[in-house]
Amino acid sequence: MATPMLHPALDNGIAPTSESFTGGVLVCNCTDSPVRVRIEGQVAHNHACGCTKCWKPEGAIFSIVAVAPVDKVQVLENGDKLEVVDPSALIQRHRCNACGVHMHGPVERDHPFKGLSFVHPERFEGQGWAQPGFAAFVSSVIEAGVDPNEMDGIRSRLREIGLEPYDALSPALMDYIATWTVQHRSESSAKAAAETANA
Ligand SMILES: N[C@@H](CCC(=O)N[C@@H](CSCO)C(=O)NCC(=O)O)C(=O)O
Ligand SMILES: [Zn+2]
Ligand SMILES: [Zn+2]
Repeated sequence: MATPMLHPALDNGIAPTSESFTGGVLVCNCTDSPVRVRIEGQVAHNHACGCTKCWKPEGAIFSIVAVAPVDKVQVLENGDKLEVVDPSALIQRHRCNACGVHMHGPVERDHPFKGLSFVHPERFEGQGWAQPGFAAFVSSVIEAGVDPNEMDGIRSRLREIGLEPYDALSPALMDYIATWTVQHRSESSAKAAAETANA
């Protein structure tokens, strides 16, 4: 069976992380007036994502997506071309209205990811960004049209290139979300109890 094509930055060998990477500029696909977004510092939690919402280059079935703190993200040029893909989504993905590339996606809602922005490191002009560490939302590629019969091959290939496949985020991130949820729940109930006592 043919090797499944996942994403050019995965299929052709994953570029190594550089310890000296201090950030860079993300550029969209426009030849005329490209949107340019500065990211200060290295990105975190880089992963391949199979969900239908993350931007992918033409022909790819996975996106490559990471996070940076929102205060380390600065739109440098042609920000007037940015539009929010889905205002009701958790991740406020800002795409270029000319070429469609998603340039940054802040989380503003009360959520464990609040204060982070989702970005696509492959759009960096330079090399050295943190390489992806796992594959998320793998089963979701079916929603984008992949034949379910291809899933064994896709998961095997992901493992072969060192990306453990998960059907949500990684266990570490899922644990982080669940821990935040428990803490948030006890904070909310303590607040409600204090309000009742003071009533
Ligand atoms: N099956 C759905 C899954 C979409 C989804 O939940 N995506 C995740 C991961 S995106 C980056 O890792 C998510 O957190 N989404 C929040 C949002 O999109 O705002 C599908 O494929 O559409
Ligand atoms: Zn563009
Ligand atoms: Zn995604």
